[in-house]
Amino acid sequence: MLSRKLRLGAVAIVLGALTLATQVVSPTFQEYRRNTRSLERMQVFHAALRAATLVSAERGPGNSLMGDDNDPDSPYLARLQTYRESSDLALDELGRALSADSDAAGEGAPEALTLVRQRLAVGRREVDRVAALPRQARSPEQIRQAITTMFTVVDTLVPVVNACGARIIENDNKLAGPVILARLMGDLRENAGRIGSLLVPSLVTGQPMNTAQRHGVNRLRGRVEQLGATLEQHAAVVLHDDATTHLMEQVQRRYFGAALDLVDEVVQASLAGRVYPLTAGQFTERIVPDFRPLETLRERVVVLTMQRAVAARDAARNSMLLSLAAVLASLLVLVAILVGADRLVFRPLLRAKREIVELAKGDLREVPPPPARGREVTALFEAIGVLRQRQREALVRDKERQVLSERLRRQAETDALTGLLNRRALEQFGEELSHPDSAGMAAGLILFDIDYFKRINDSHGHLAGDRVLQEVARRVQAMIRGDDILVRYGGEEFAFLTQASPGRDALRAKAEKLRAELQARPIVTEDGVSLTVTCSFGVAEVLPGDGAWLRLFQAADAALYAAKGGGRNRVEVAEPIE
Ligand SMILES: Nc1nc2c(ncn2[C@@H]2O[C@H](COP(=O)(O)OP(=O)(O)OP(=O)(O)O)[C@@H](O)[C@H]2O)c(=O)[nH]1
Repeated sequence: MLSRKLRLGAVAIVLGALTLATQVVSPTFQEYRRNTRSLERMQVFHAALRAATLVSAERGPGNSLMGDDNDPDSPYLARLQTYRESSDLALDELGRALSADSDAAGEGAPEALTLVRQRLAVGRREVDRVAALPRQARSPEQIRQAITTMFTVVDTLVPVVNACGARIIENDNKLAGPVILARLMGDLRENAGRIGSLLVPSLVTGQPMNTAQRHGVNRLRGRVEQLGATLEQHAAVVLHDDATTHLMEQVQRRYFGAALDLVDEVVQASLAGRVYPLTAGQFTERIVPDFRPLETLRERVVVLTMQRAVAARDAARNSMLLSLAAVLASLLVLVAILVGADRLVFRPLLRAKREIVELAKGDLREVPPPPARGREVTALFEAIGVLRQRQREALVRDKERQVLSERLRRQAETDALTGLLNRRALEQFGEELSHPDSAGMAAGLILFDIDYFKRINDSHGHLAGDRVLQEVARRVQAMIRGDDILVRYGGEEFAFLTQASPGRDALRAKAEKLRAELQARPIVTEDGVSLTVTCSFGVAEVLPGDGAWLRLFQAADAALYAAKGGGRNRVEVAEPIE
C-alpha cells in the first residue's frame, strides 16, 4: 500500500516536472519555428521581388528594340533575348518556391503565376510584332499598346509579391519594416521604368507627347516623389549602417537626380516642340543604369533581413537546445533522486517494517542480509538483527523455564519412593471428575492397602518396608494400560483410577487380578528375606459430576474397609452409587 502511494507520488512529481519543462522549452521552440518560417518566407519573397524586377527590366531592351531599325544584327535583339531568359529563370525559381510553400499554394499564388506567364507571352508577342514592322510603319499607338501589355504583366505579378510580403509580416510583425521598404523600392523602380516607357513612343516616332502621355508622366512623377519621401524615412529606421547610407546617397544622386533629370529633359523637349536629344535606345541605355543603386539597396535590405532571420533562428535553436539540455539534466537528476530515495530509503524502510511485523508475530527465522546501503539503513537492520537475536534468546529461556516448571510440577505430584503419582495428583483428577460440567463415561476406582504392613516394618525394618512398597508399586504399574493411573495416596495405600470404567464386574476382575499377582510371588528384601505380601481391595464406580469424587472415594474406601474387616487379601465392590 505504502509503496504504491510512493510510486504514485513519484509519477506525479515526474509528470509535474515534465509539464514545467514543456513550459520552459515551448517558448524557445515557438521562437525557433517562427524564425525558420520567416526565413523560408523571406526566400520566397526574395524570389518574387527578383522576378518582378527582371520582368520589369525586360521592358528596357524591348523598348529599345521597338525604337531601333529593323536590323537582325541589332544589339538590342540579343540583349532582349538575355533579359527574357533571365526573367523566365526568375519566374521558374519563384514557381518552385511558391509550390514548396503550402500557405502560398493555399492562397492561389501558383495560379496567379500561371496568369503572369500567359500575359508575359502575350506582351512579348506584341513587342516582337511591333519590332518586326519597318520602323516608319510603327505607330505610337502600336508601341504604347505593346508597352501597356508588358505593364499588365507586372501588374499581375505585384499582388503575388505583396502576398509573399504579407505572409512574412503575418508570421513576424517585426519584419514589417524591411518588407515594406523592399516593396517601396520595387514600386519606385517600376514607376520610374513606366515613366520611361511612356516616353518611348514619342522618342521612337519623334512626335511630341499627347495630353494623355503628359498626364501619365506627371502622375507617375508625383507618385515617385511621394514614394521617395517615404523611402527616406523608412530606410533610416530599418537600416542605419554606412553601406546603406552610401547606397541611399547614390539613389538620391542617380535615381532621383540623373534619371529623373533625363525624363524632365525629354518632357521639356516635347513641350517645346524641339527635336528629341536622343533615341529610344539611347534613352534606355542612359536611364536604366541609374535605377541600379535602387535595386542594389533593395537587394541589400532583403539579404540583410534574411541574414538577421538566420541569426535569430540559430540563436533560438541554441536557446532551445540549451533549455532542452537543462530540462533533460534536471529530469535526470530528479529521476535519479527518486530512484535513489526508493532504493536507499523507501525500500529498506518497507523491508524493515516487514521484518519488524514478522518479529512481532513471532517469526524468528533467519533472513538473508539486506543489500549494502547507507550507514543509517545498515544500523537499522543491525538493530533489527539484535532484536531478533534477543527474541530468540528470550524464547529459549521461556522454553527452559517451561521445562523446569513442568519438572517441578511433576515432582510435586510424584511420590519420591515409588515414582508413582501422589495424593495431590489424585486430588486433581478428583476435582476434574467433580466439576459440575463434567460428563461422559463412569469413572472406576480401586483402592488397595498392604495387609499387616506394620509387621513388615517392625520385623524386618523400615528399609525392607520401603522395598515392599516399591515392588508393589512396580508390579501394579506394570499391569496398568492406557489412560489408567496408579497413585500412592498414603503410607501403604494405593489407588488405581480408570476414567473410562469397564463396569463394576470388570473392575472387580481387575482388582482380583492385581491381588493374585501381588500374592503370587514373594518380595525379596535387600537382606535376602523373602516376604509374601497380600493386599485388600475396595472397588467403586461413579458417573462424573458435582461431588462425584467424594462419593466415589468414600464408596471405594468403605469397600476396602469391608475387605479388611472381611479378613483381608480380598476384593469388595461397593454398591452402585446414586
Ligand atoms: N517402611 C515404611 N513404612 C511406612 C511408610 N509409611 C507408613 N509406614 C508404616 O505403615 C504402617 C501402617 O500400619 P497400619 O496402618 O497399622 O496398618 P497395617 O499394619 O498394614 O494393618 P492393616 O492395614 O490393618 O492390615 C505404619 O507402621 C507406618 O509406620 C513408609 O513410607 N515406609
